[in-house]
Amino acid sequence: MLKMWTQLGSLMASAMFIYAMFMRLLPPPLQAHVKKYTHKFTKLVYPYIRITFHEFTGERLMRSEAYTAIQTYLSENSSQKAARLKAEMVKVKDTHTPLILSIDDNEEIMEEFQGVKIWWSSHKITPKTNTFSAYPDEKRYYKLTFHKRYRSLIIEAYLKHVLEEAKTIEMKNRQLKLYTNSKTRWSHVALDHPARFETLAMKPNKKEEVINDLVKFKSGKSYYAKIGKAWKRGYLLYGPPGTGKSSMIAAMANFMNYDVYDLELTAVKDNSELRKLLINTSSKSIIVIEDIDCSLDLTGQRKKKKEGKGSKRGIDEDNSDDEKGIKVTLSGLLNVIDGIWSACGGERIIVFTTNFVEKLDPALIRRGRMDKHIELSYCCYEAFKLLSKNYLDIESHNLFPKIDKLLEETKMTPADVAENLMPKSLNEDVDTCLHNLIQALEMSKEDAEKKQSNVQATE
Ligand SMILES: Nc1ncnc2c1ncn2[C@@H]1O[C@H](COP(=O)(O)OP(=O)(O)OP(=O)(O)O)[C@@H](O)[C@H]1O
Ligand SMILES: [Mg+2]
Repeated sequence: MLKMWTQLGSLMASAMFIYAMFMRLLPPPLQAHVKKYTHKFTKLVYPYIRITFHEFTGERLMRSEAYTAIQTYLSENSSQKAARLKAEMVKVKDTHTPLILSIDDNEEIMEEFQGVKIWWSSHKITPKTNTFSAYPDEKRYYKLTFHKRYRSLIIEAYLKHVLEEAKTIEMKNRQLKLYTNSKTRWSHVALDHPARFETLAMKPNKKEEVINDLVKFKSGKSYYAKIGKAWKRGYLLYGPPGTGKSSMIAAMANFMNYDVYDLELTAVKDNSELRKLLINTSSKSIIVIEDIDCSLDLTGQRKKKKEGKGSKRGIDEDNSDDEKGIKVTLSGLLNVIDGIWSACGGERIIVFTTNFVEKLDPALIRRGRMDKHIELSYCCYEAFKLLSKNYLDIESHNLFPKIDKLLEETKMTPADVAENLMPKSLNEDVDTCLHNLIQALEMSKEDAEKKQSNVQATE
């Protein structure tokens, strides 16, 4: 087989050589004629159509989006099919430098689309002249070859499929961003939070419920359009400090592949600034307002908060905040959530967190605004088992029943359980860590009992 190809190759080369010699002998007007007829002849005997996609196009030699999309598509598909690959580190914004594998120059791959064979090849032209140019000298392009019988299938369906696939791959591989606000602007850093639903300790059925809700939301574009509702969903995460509210937001972002906009309401001057900020969020994102009870005065405890936690300034609802002219109001926030959001694109999640759900204004958390209320609570036995699996790599131990009993008798947050489980030095083994936790649980139980008896004594 190889011999046959070699023979065919040398035959073609000889034919090309003779053709070139012959053309040289002809006067220029005749050359044009011969070229025209050769072209017609090859069209007759060669039933394939070729489309080229150049890397740089247009007068200003912009990098072609189609070329980039094909590169992405082929790098995902070609790594399994091509014999010769080219590896490059591609510098993406925000320090993300993934290794991209693409088909090497002059390499060809074949794939099938709806039973039709398609060939992709990658080419490079190196110009002979050495003139200075701001753009790379080498010109690269991809060539797509297919039988002319399938012209409409390839042009209408296959190319659309390639571009859509490329978009999906890009979304999957993209670097998530964490945006924070200052004045009316968002600035961002790379979001690399390790929290995943698999590492989040909570009741398994509750976790499943949240995951299902998110999956339903993600695939709900046409459903939301059908029912005439903006494609957004509000979650209220509530529970004591250290129960995993912020961790759950990071897990949601990783699971959904969404950017996070961490909206610090206390840094927003007024309702119109708030509106601008929210309009400037992109779709496929989670907008987070942490400690909502501290950011808006819903509780009448603004003064206390201010004294207790300097950074968590309260904001008056009646626009009469005495310092720095802060004027974000509850009604302003609600108007933006209900109004602007519905009008400007979809696939957005808004998450409020609070430690004091009972203090929130019912208007803020009614269904439709905050569609799902998720309670994150003290560590239960199932949550502990997940933590011990993650932190100590164990799924059972003879101390587990004792811990189970203690967890029922006393309240400890997952953050505290995790901290006690974590080995503090190289020579702390599993037993020591579990004993540390038991000790902490017993102390917490004693404290709670003492507090209880003090209360009873004062009554
Ligand atoms: N449910 C949990 N599962 C796994 N780890 C947890 C959980 N809850 C807390 N942790 C651990 O405790 C740390 C603090 O948790 P996190 O910041 O998510 O709490 P929070 O509920 O947001 O608290 P706060 O109300 O103070 O903001 C996390 O970094 C994580 O390591
Ligand atoms: Mg938090």
